[in-house]
Amino acid sequence: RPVTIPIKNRHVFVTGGSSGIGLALAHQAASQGARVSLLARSLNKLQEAKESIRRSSGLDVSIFSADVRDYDAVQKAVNDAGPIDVLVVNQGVFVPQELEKQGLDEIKFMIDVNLMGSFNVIKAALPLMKERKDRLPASISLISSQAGQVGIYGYTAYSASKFGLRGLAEALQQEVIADNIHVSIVYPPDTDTPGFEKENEVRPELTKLLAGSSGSMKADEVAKKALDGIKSGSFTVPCNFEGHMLAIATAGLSPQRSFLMAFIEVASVGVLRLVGLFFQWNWYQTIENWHAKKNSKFAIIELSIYTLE
Ligand SMILES: NC(=O)C1=CN([C@@H]2O[C@H](COP(=O)(O)OP(=O)(O)OC[C@H]3O[C@@H](n4cnc5c(N)ncnc54)[C@H](OP(=O)(O)O)[C@@H]3O)[C@@H](O)[C@H]2O)C=CC1
Ligand SMILES: CCCCCCCCCCCCCCCC(=O)[C@@H](N)CO
Repeated sequence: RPVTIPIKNRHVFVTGGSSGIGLALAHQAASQGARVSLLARSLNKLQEAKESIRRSSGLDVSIFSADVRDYDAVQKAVNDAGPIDVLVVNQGVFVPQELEKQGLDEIKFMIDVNLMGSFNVIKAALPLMKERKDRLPASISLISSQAGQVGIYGYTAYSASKFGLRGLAEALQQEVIADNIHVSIVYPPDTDTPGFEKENEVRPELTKLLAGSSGSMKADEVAKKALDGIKSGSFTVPCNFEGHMLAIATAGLSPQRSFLMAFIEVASVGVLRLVGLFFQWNWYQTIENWHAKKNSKFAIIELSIYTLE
């Protein structure tokens, strides 16, 4: 059933709120009258974020320096911040590389921050969320990725961490619905953020080529989609046109509170499976061509060495 989650005068707690999508969302929530708290590791970045929100909205946000991998530190921050009405679990790290080349330490880093870190944050925040006095609808939202809806070259560990969030979100929604808590999962495409800029320095060419199937967005645009999705209690929150197609093609057994969207899903899932297969066809062709080009480059180098000799 439809629901609206008010954010004015309510406590919005954003992890990874000192940069990119989280920071943009914090700005928007503050300007809509929410009381905002931010959690991230670097105190410097948190202070800059606090200052920039003060400058743009005149409002004071609370900041908490903690690593989501450290449960005790997260619990302390959440208890100091006070009961949360809208929890935005947004922290994330992404280092794309072929599995064969990627170290287990980097794989574990992504799973720990993106997936285990989300468990830590939710476990720490849930008891006080359930005890909130006003009984108004509350929200727990998770920032996944389109790479959490479909596996993409270079993202074995990252996709695994983001697909994991979906299982967490679907099961959790059944557990917290009786407490009037609504779970959302947001699936952004490539988004222009400091984290993305860093990712681009190491991104394999094929990752770039395949991820380019979905247009890229600005952090502000993604934050707006996310906040609108949260406020309307939508479970699945796509961010762009490709995202809407992906949401239908991968609807699975996710809950759906809009009768209109449910109808659109049922009517178009078949044809979108076909569209999805065309994308896969195209991606595997891109991969094949890339290997052929690489091999022919080697052949040319070998030939020139041979000629020189
Ligand atoms: N940008 C993109 O292309 C896309 C991003 N996403 C997802 O959106 C979310 C935000 O991404 P984006 O805005 O680009 O990221 P940024 O790298 O710009 O910001 C990441 C934020 O998370 C914090 N953070 C990172 N690690 C930890 C940690 N261990 N504990 C606590 N906080 C941490 C960072 O602060 P600090 O380093 O100080 O801890 C920072 O505030 C991520 O979950 C990402 O996977 C999804 C799709 C596309
Ligand atoms: C049924 C039809 C579907 C058609 C659309 C398919 C498009 C899929 C593109 C996936 C792009 C993944 C980007 C990941 C971004 C990200 O998370 C990184 N920047 C790291 O944060």
